[in-house]
Amino acid sequence: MDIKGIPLTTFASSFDSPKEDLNKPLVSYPPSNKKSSDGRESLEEVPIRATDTNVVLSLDPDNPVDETSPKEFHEEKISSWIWILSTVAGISGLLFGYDTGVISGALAVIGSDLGSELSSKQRELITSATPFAALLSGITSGWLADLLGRKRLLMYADGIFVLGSIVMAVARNIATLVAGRFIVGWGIGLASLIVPMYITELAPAHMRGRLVIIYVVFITGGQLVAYSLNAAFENVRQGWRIMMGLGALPALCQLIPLFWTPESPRYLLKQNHVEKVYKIMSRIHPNARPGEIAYKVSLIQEGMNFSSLEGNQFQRVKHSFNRLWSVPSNRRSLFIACFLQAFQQFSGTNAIQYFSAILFESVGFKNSIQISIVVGATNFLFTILAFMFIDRIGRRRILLYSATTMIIALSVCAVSYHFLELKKTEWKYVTLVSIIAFLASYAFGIGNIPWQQAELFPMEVRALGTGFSTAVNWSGNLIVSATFLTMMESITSVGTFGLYAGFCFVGLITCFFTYPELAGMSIEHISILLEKGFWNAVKEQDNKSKNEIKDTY
Ligand SMILES: O[C@H]1[C@H](O)[C@@H](O)[C@H](O)[C@@H](O)[C@H]1O
Repeated sequence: MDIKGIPLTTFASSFDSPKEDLNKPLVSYPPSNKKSSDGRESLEEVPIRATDTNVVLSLDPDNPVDETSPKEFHEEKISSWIWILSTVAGISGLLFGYDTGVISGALAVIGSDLGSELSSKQRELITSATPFAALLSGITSGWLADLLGRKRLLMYADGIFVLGSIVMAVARNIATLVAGRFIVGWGIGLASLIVPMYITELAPAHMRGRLVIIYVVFITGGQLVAYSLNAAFENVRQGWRIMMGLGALPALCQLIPLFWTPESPRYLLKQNHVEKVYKIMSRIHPNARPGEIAYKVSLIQEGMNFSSLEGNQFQRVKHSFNRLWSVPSNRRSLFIACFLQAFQQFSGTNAIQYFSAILFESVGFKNSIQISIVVGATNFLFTILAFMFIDRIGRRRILLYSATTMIIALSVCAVSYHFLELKKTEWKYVTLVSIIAFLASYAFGIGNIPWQQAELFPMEVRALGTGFSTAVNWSGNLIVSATFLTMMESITSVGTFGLYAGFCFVGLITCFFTYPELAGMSIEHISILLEKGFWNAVKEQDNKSKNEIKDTY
C-alpha cells in the first residue's frame, strides 16, 4: 500500500493507526484556487486515502498526472531555507538572553544616574520587572498566537522590544527604567511563546530538535554577549544606557527578514490556506515530487482537529481551554510541558547565572566577572553540543543522563561549601569546577529540552498550552532569582545547593516515569501516543528502535 511509491509503512509503523483512519481522506489534491464564502481555499478536490494505491500526482496544472512514479521515497534533501527561517525566528532568543544577562552589569554602573544611589528594593524591582512581564504575557497571549498567527505576533514582539530598549536607554528616573524593563519583558514573554512553536510547526520531524535548539543557542549566546559587555562597560559612566539601548538592534535585524518569512504551515492549514502550504513544503523539500509533497501535507492534515475552527474567536478560545483540561492526553501534555519548565528553573540555573559574580567573589575569587563569562560560555558551548546531538541521542536519554550529572555536581558544590565554611579555602576550586560541571550538564539537557514544548500539544490546544508552560518558566525564574540570596543567608549555601540538588532529583524521577522519547516523531502522533498514559507511552517508545520512531513530518 503506498502513495506514488511512498511506502505508507514508514508512517504506519510508527504508531498504531486504527483501521478506519486509513479510509479517511488524508489530503485533497490538486490544491484548489477556489475560495469559499469566507475567503478560505477549498479542500474539496480529489481526496486521497491512505488505502489508495499507486496514486500519481503532479503540481503542474498542465500535466496533472505525473506518470513517472518513483520507486521509493527519494527526496529527503531538505533545503537550507529551513535553517534560514529557524535562524531568523531564533534571533528573538538573543533578546531574551541579552536582556536577562545585561541587567546585573547595568545595575552595577548606574550609580546615581537616576537621581540617587539605588536601594536593594529598587534593584530588585528593576531586575524582576522583566521576568514578571514575561510571565504575564505568557499567560495572556497564547490565544493571540491563534488569532493573529505566529509570524504577525513575532513582528509585534519586535516592535515591543525596540520600544522597551529605547525607553530604558533614555530613562531619567527609576519609574521609567522599570517601565522600559516591563515593556521588554512583555516582548520576551511573547517571543518565548511563539518562536519555539513556529519552528516546531515548520520543522520536519527528524530535525525538529535541532531547529528548536537554535532558539536556545541564541538565548545563551545573548547571555554570553551580555556578560562580556558587563565586563567591558564596568567603568564606563552612563555606559548602561548603551548596554540597554543595544537590545533594539537584534529586534530590528529580525523584523526586516520577517517580512519575507512565511507563516507556519500548520497555522496556514488550520486557516485552510492549503496552496500556500504546498508552496512552503515544496521549497523546504526541493527534490520532492508533487505526490510526496501531497503526502507530507496529508500527514500534517490528518492529525489536525478542524473542529476547533468553528464559532467566533471567544468561543474558539473557550473550546481550546475546555479541551486542554478535559482531554486526558492534553492534560498529560500540559503536565509534561509545565513540569519540564519548572524542573529547568528550580534546578537553580538562573540563581547561579545571574549571581555568578557575587558567588565567586564570596568564595574568594578576585576575577569574578571574568569567571562569570566562563560560566556564560559553558552554557553557550554545551547548548551547541546539545544542538549537534539531540536528534541522534533523543530527548529522554539526554535528559536522564544530564539530570543525573546535575544532581552529582550540585551535591559536590554543597559539600565544597561545607568545607569552605570550615575555612578550607582550597575547596573554592571544587566549587568552581562543580558549578561549571552543573551548567555544562544543564545546558546539554534541561536547559533546552523544555523549549521543545510545542511538540507535546495537538494544534487545537497548542498555543494555549505553551502559553501556560511558558508562564511556568517565567514564574520559576522569578521565584528562584528573588529567593536565592535570602536562602543563602537563611539556610546557608550548603542548604541552598542541597535543595536545588533535591529539586533535580524529583525532576529526574518524574521524567523517568512520565516523559517518553519524542525524537523523530511527527507532532501529530505525539498526542496519540500520550492517549495511552504516561508510563505506557514511555514503555512503548523505549521498546521501539530509533528507526521505528522516525516519521517524515
Ligand atoms: O533555556 C534557557 C537558558 O538555559 C538560559 O540560560 C536560562 O537563563 C533560561 O532561563 C532558560 O529558559
